Amino acid sequence: MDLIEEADGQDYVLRVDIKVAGYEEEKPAIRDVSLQVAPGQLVGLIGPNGAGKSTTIKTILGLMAHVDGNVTLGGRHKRYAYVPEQPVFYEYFTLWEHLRLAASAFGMEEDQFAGKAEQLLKRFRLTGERNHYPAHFSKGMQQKLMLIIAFLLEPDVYIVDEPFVGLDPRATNDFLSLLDAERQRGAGVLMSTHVLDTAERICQGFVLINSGAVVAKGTLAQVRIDAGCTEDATLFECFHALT
Ligand SMILES: Nc1ncnc2c1ncn2[C@@H]1O[C@H](COP(=O)(O)OP(=O)(O)OP(=O)(O)O)[C@@H](O)[C@H]1O
Repeated sequence: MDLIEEADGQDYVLRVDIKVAGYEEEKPAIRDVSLQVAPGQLVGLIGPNGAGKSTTIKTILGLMAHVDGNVTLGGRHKRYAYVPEQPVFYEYFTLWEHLRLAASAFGMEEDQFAGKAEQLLKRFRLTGERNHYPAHFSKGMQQKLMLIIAFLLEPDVYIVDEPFVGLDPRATNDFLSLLDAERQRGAGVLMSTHVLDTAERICQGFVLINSGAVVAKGTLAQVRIDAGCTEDATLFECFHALT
């Protein structure tokens, strides 16, 4: 079932309304997960191991077999980019060939593609690797390739699964500042992460999941109320209270 539909004239780039989704019929892994990402907004998808974050992302991507619900893309082009936690690549393609393949899949013109791709390679300090094979890269370098492909496409919404594990501090900074620029362009971001202090600093909205259901949602102030925490509680303290 392809859940991704298109919407007209809207104030969101992603709207998710999942009643149930599971790996086996009659056995939901997540229930009643609804969320919305506005243009320019970064929403953190937070929860302990096994809570249902990856399942939520897989459902959004249309990869779950047993689903009841809707996922609606908004924005100008209704285009999304997914950045997986585990990098995926072709063994016999060079770095540059990966970028060219992604660009052609999205119908980018060659002149538009090459300049942007060079810029991103430089930004992530991979220019010297352009003719090398990602199969021989480190995990962090492979992750950078996933990020470069996503940024190359300039989607309306980024769906990012745990980006911080594996990236060095400089790459993390580069990633976050590019993401900021993309948000200013109007792109939205849904990002799952366990790195709560970073999430607290960079996200404008949160969706906290536990045991397959949403337990708190909204700004940090709203999450504090849902968690029964004080006004100065950290995201970690709310997480601890809720899970
Ligand atoms: N391929 C699968 N087949 C069957 N059940 C699965 C599968 N993947 C995940 N699950 C189950 O679905 C539930 C939610 O798992 P999910 O992977 O979405 O958690 P998560 O929040 O992403 O956890 P983590 O932080 O560990 O990555 C868990 O109970 C898990 O056992």
